[in-house]
Amino acid sequence: MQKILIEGGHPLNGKIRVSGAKNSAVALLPASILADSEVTIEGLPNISDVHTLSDLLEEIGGTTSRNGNDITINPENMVAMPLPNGKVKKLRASYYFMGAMLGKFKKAVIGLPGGCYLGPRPIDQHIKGFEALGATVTNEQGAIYLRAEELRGARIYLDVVSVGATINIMLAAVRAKGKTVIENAAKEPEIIDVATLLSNMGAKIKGVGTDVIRIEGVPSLKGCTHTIIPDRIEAGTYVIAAAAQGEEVVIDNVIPQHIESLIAKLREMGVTIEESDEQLLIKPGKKLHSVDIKTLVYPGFPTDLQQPFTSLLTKAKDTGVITDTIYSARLKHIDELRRMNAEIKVEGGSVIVSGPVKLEGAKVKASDLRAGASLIVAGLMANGITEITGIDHIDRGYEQITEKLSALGASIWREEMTEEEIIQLQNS
Ligand SMILES: CC(=O)N[C@H]1[C@@H](OP(=O)(O)OP(=O)(O)OC[C@H]2O[C@@H](n3ccc(=O)[nH]c3=O)[C@H](O)[C@@H]2O)O[C@H](CO)[C@@H](O)[C@@H]1O
Ligand SMILES: C=C(OP(=O)(O)O)C(=O)O
Repeated sequence: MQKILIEGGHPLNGKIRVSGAKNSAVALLPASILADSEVTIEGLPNISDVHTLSDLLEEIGGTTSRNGNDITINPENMVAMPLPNGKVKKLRASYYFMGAMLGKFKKAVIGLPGGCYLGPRPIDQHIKGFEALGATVTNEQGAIYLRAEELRGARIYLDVVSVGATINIMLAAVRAKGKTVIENAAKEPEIIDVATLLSNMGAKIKGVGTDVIRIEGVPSLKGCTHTIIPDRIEAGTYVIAAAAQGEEVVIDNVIPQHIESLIAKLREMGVTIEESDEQLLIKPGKKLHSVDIKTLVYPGFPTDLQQPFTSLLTKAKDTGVITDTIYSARLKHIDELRRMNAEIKVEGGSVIVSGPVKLEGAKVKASDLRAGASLIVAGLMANGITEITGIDHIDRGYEQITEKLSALGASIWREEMTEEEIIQLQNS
């Protein structure tokens, strides 16, 4: 088991390339189950969530072959193998095996998903959608059992705007008989990416990117080749790191429109950002002013950038208030940032950050993926050495984060943990 160490204070300069989107990748891989022949996905991020899902595709009889960041999946021998335990518990997106296997085999048994604990993360809207399509869904000893004689198109109104439910219902509905309409659908770029793959496979989907998605079911889907979109959350994390500790940083392979809410907030803070088609140039001003943030569904400010943004606010003058309307309990980074000298109060549903303060390096723990990203941003700014444990969370979502930041001039590296440190981490 490893930890990440950062000697803070080194300026960041140069170019950093963003990888393929984790939250697309984790849906595109299960979507391949629906095809009758080989699917190639180009530009996948080399992260542990992708490895776990590839292993799960093999567990159900698929074959996968990798060529750098591209993967080809042959679904021809896949079967409706129950996956009640094991690797499905390691990540959130294993829930996409429900929609994809239900669509293909009309049955599935999938353990309740793991992933980051951000407070309660129910999947009632996924289940509501599957039931509307004609499936019987039961929860037995921590696994969801789904079965349908046939899937029939339906009109489904989502009570909450959910990325996962929108994609999961799409995965099942593309193979249902007749027309499905998903109302109050989520509009995140990853949903468009998944719909693009499904359309290339032969699915008939209209309206993605709006809140009403219309799907006409088809009897079969074929293989195809698809190139994934860049990761807007990884890009946003590096934009924040550049605003925190950069001189001149170019973020390459980014769709600026995907992070407009972040760019707007950083400009309000005094950061200069130049946009071109696939790049952003970040030049932070000498002094940053605080801003308030409220996370919202896309195209609002993403909850996944709330935690790294909190670290940046410690450097800004005055008080910034962060309200996460998607996951109000996404706060596990706060105590760790306080250990590093941050002045942060939690009042009601809001996080109040006062600054500027000079952060001090400390031993801290990443308890979820973006908490880890926030500690890395903090470590880059801090005096002295920051030691981050719990980095398996970070490796779920960031490809080669230490290498990428080192190339910008950060002093960041990995070390093996001692046995004593591992025991301490497990007991904490
Ligand atoms: C793998 C993946 O893509 N993960 C992302 C996805 O998670 P995920 O798809 O799990 O998040 P959702 O969009 O579904 O969740 C949004 C809100 O709806 C609630 N909800 C969701 C489903 C449901 O059936 N019932 C319900 O009440 C959730 O508790 C949450 O408050 O979107 C989140 C919100 O942008 C991101 O933080 C995650 O990074
Ligand atoms: C919460 C996240 O991931 P997951 O939904 O996979 O836990 C995230 O990407 O920030």
